[in-house]
Amino acid sequence: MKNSKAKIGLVSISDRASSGTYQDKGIPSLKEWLAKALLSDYEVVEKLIPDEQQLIEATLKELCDQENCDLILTTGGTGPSRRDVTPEATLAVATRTLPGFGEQMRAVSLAFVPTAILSRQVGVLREIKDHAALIINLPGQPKAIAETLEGIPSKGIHGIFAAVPYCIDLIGGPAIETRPNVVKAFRPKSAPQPHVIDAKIIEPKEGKADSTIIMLHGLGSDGSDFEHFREELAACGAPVEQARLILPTAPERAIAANKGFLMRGWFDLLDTDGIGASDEPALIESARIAERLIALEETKGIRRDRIFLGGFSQGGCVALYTALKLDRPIGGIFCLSGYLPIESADDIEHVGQGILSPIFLAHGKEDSDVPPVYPEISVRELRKLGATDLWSKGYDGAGHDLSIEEVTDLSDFLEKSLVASQ
Ligand SMILES: Nc1ncnc2c1ncn2[C@@H]1O[C@H](COP(=O)(O)OP(=O)(O)OP(=O)(O)O)[C@@H](O)[C@H]1O
Ligand SMILES: Nc1nc2c(c(=O)[nH]1)N[C@H]1C(S)=C(S)[C@@H](COP(=O)(O)O)O[C@H]1N2
Repeated sequence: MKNSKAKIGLVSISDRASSGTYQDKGIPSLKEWLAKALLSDYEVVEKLIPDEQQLIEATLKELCDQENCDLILTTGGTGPSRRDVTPEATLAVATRTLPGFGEQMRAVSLAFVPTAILSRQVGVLREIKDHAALIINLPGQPKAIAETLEGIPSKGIHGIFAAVPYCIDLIGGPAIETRPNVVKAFRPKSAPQPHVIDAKIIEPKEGKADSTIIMLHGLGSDGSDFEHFREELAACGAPVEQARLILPTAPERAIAANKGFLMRGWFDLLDTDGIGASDEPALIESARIAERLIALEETKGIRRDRIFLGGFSQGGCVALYTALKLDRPIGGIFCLSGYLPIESADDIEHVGQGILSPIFLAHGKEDSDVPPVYPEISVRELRKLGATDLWSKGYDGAGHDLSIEEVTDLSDFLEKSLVASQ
């Protein structure tokens, strides 16, 4: 049965760590790396065992056959010492080998240590009825984990993890998405790409996309709401003819402030009043969707400083909230007739570098759905949270909709970033 999220077995193989002679650093290093690199959901199963071939074989079988792991990473026991038997155990449970993994890991490691050639590490598949797992041996040195998985992209040396998500696709496992700044998962263009959420994708009329605008709709609406947005922005002077427009549709959820009626929304409004009266788990989930859409664009080759995230009303709230969650800035974040859905900056424990993205807030001064004081409070709180490139404006006579002046100012905002990033 296919797992809905990746299940990853982590096996640290060390006589001394398993007997308590020293503290195991294998599992913590593997977990730390996965947390840094993976964007999609996953769960791990951990094992710390001595260098005993029978036990290693039994552990690998259990992780694949009973635990249903899609990927199993081992660390340790790949060298030439008598007790190093991890490759033998791995080959004993394999149905087929993938020699490229061992070859590439030794090639990557040679850039770090001349003794890389001493590692006999292998990559294999274990295929049983209705399930398969990719098993990869990593060296025992804790630092070797990040080294082999990540490689040195700046020097054109690919880490092996770049090939892991596609391999898992091919053996029937769930889609694994990565943070492209850590490791860029490669999937051939012809292969199905990971499905993040239902979204309408509008490519440029001609030629390749050179930038991306992700636009989140308001409460009760859907992805088709901003179908003509690129043309509207272009008509106001934004150089967005070559932009890809991504229009995701939010899932349906009961909206408490609307008597619990089911509506398409990015988060529940617990009350009609109160800037922070939003359902935080849903906000976090929606911000993660935005983050994954951004990462996929980056993987497709769009530079991060040419990716924009914006939204109208509730969609604008999510765009601003995502600014706090992103680990790196993007080309720009805009919020139209929305606000930052938090009570106070003091409640936020960790703010990512996404806050340093250029931010644009626009609101109608006659907006009766979102009181104009909300965006004003939001600007103050965003500044407290570290935003410096922040531009906000209220529009006379405008309500809870988009005025031509707003679209013109947004076009200027986009143009500034697009010209700067050329
Ligand atoms: N699980 C671990 N935790 C911390 N350090 C480790 C771990 N495994 C290996 N190391 C370090 O990496 C070195 C090389 O790893 P290797 O797998 O060859 O271990 P080893 O020398 O065979 O000993 P052992 O199996 O007892 O860890 C070790 O000598 C140790 O310094
Ligand atoms: N990336 C990387 N690969 C590496 C190393 C390392 O420090 N970094 N150590 C090497 C050494 S010294 C040995 S002996 C072999 C086998 O290590 P293991 O027995 O710990 O698996 O991996 C090699 N591969």
